[in-house]
Amino acid sequence: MIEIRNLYFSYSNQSMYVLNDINLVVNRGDYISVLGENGSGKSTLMKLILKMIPPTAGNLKNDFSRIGYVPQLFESLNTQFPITVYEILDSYRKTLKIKDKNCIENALAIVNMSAFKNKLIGTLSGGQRQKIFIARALMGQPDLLILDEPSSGIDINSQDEIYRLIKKINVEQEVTVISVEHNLKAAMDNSSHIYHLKNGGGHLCKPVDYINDYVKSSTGGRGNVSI
Ligand SMILES: Nc1ncnc2c1ncn2[C@@H]1O[C@H](COP(=O)(O)OP(=O)(O)OP(=O)(O)O)[C@@H](O)[C@H]1O
Repeated sequence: MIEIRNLYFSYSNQSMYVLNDINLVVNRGDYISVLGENGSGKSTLMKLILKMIPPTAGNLKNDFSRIGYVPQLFESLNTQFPITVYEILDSYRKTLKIKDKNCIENALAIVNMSAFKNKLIGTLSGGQRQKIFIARALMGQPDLLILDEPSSGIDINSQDEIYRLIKKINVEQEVTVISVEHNLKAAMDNSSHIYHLKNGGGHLCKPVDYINDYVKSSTGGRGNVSI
């Protein structure tokens, strides 16, 4: 469980709070999509949950013991570097100090990428690469998986496959998911909850309630819009 109470955060060189009185509870098994405009603080909130930065004020309790993180695809690697899928995963295995090399095969099997283990990463499509980075995040058998815009830069067909996979990991592997999203449809289709960041504050709701509010605000209350 993650329990965030009255959390405030500002970067040290800034007087304004990026996050202003945030309250959020993430329960085991949740699939939470974090939505918000550019600069609303989504990545900052993830950094706080990952304990990369401390809150300026307030409390953040996180009792997930193993956290897997999937960064944005373009941040993930230099695709020109001649390294195979297996070599990437084996190097991460060593970083995690996992002795059993079977963790590589197991993670590749979950993302249906076993046949690609000896391929150079630079020869894979965006969707295939993303599956490898999800496999990497699964190697430590996480109880919480945090993803940063998992479908950005990926073609539309592969996006569906990526979300089916994340949902499968959430349901079948019982891994709690927090995903920073710009993909509204994927957030609506897959999440148990939406966390909407706006003007420094946050609001947790069910996808259906988020859509109802979205429709109301888009139509000035007339409630009739297609998205
Ligand atoms: N290291 C930093 N130092 C100072 N300000 C920062 C730093 N990182 C982010 N910010 C500022 O904090 C605010 C929130 O940034 P953040 O990256 O968390 O937003 P975001 O919602 O993830 O944006 P995007 O959707 O564009 O990725 C922005 O105004 C940004 O300029």
